[in-house]
Amino acid sequence: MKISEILDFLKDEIIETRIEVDTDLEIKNFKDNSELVEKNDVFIAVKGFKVDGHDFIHSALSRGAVFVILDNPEKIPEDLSLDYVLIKNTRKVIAELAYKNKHISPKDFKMFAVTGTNGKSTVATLVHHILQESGKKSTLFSTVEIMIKDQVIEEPYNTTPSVIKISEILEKSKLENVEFVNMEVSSHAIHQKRVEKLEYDLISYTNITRDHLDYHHTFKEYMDTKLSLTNYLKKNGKVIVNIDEIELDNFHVDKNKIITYGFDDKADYTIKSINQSIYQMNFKIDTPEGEELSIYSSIIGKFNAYNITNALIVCKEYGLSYDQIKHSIITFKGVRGRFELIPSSKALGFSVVIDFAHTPDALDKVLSNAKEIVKGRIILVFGAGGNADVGKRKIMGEVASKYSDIIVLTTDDPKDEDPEKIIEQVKDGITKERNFIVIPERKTAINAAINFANRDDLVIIAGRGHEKFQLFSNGKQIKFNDFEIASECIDSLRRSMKK
Ligand SMILES: CC(=O)N[C@H]1[C@@H](OP(=O)(O)OP(=O)(O)OC[C@H]2O[C@@H](n3ccc(=O)[nH]c3=O)[C@H](O)[C@@H]2O)O[C@H](CO)[C@@H](O)[C@@H]1O[C@H](C)C(=O)N[C@@H](C)C(=O)N[C@H](CCC(=O)O)C(=O)O
Ligand SMILES: Nc1ncnc2c1ncn2[C@@H]1O[C@H](COP(=O)(O)OP(=O)(O)OP(=O)(O)O)[C@@H](O)[C@H]1O
Repeated sequence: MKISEILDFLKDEIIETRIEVDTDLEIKNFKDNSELVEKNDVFIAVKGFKVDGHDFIHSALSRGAVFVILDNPEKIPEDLSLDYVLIKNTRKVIAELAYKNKHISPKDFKMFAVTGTNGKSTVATLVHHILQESGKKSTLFSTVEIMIKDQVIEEPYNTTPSVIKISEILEKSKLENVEFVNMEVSSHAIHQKRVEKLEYDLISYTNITRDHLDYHHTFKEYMDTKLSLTNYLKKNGKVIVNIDEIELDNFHVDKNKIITYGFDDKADYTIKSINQSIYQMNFKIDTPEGEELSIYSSIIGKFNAYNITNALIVCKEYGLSYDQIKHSIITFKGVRGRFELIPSSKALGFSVVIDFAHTPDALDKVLSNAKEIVKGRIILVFGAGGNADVGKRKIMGEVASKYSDIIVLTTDDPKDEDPEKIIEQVKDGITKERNFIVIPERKTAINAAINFANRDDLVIIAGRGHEKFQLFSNGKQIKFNDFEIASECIDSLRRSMKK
């Protein structure tokens, strides 16, 4: 994009301009992070929740920014001759500028968004998997990874990345002739307009239960934010809803645009007859065409029957056949850290799984399902994350007490909070007096739980899923992956048993 085109595009927003460089110059990229600025980029200064991008103008210029777009006149540095465009609101223009510069339009792709408190990664990843297995070219934005076709592009920091990052990935996707884009959309992303200018063919709602009340303040605010994603639906787009979890009256879209699923026999796709072990699951779906589909999968649980049905509807709407979809579901191995079984535990006669449940509802779903299928006891290792919804901690303690035979309460990611204090808040909800132990150091907690296990027991290590670092105050990070740590504990137990 030429500087003259940028100025023309911004003309209704501009308050003041000082541009001395040649306006015929082609700029490279727009960046809202000074650390990522390269020569001939344009830096857009945004006031954030933590810091103010305006404070990094010097740094952006020293890295080669050709000029700066800003919205705070008081932050124009006086000590340098700066080329800048002062506009009314920088956040408002980022998306359009970024997509214009990359020549991307929402119409370039068939776009699917999944939102909800739990299940987003599983649904988005499964849709990506089914499309790829069916020979379609697909891109995935998930909490765990961003993938273009079968290549992992990066492990993202956010569930839904920034507008600039999305534009970069869409540009790459276009070059790779990708047709389908599947995206997890968090409530933060909707509120912060990270999905601005995108238009979706399909939007799914898995469930809306308590989370992120630190950010959204009330449940209604959280729910309304999630529901407002339908403002980004294409004209002929459809909304897919789990009607066991969310009442249809909440949606302000034409009812004939909604496709429903659930155990409820009023759903368009009705789930029934689940049979499962810890390794596999079979269930049936009655389709709107009157067919009865038999689904086999290696991911288990009633909640995953929901996730699978949700993904099946997306792929059916995209024109795949039920047979194609069913075959691809069989080969889906699940998402890292979501009820992920550690294979080496099998040799000890019990099972150890890593799960990302970090909300009361997810914990309830995972534990209640486990209770139905496990012959032995449920031994739960968990804690609660810091810098997040404080109110959910006690409820998670209550849920843990309801289903677990042994609870090992430990540290999750305390971030800037005192780990001991978080433990106390979770403990408030724990009603068990026996078979409950607090071990703050997570590795020791995991090791203890594995050593408590007997034949047929199930150890569930919940809360951190795929994550690779444990986060402490002042940005301190410690390498810590639950799967790796639990595997080491299992190996050491096996070695000690051989002696
Ligand atoms: C509170 C919050 O959500 N913040 C998000 C928001 O940051 P922000 O715009 O407020 O940015 P900021 O860090 O204050 O910085 C302001 C500006 O200065 C710039 N800057 C900053 C430092 C510097 O050296 N140079 C520089 O230019 C930044 O790039 C930014 O443009 O926008 C950023 C870009 O999209 C996000 O990365 C960032 O996520 C933070 C890290 C975060 O923790 N977010 C969580 C709460 C979140 O969004 N979580 C959801 C998942 C929830 C779930 O499903 O469980 C998610 O989508 O990830
Ligand atoms: N449909 C569902 N309903 C309730 N709980 C679920 C559902 N699907 C998965 N879970 C639970 O939630 C955890 C997280 O699953 P998943 O990563 O798919 O959700 P998510 O919405 O993407 O979460 P996040 O955005 O925090 O990554 C799982 O490990 C499981 O415990």
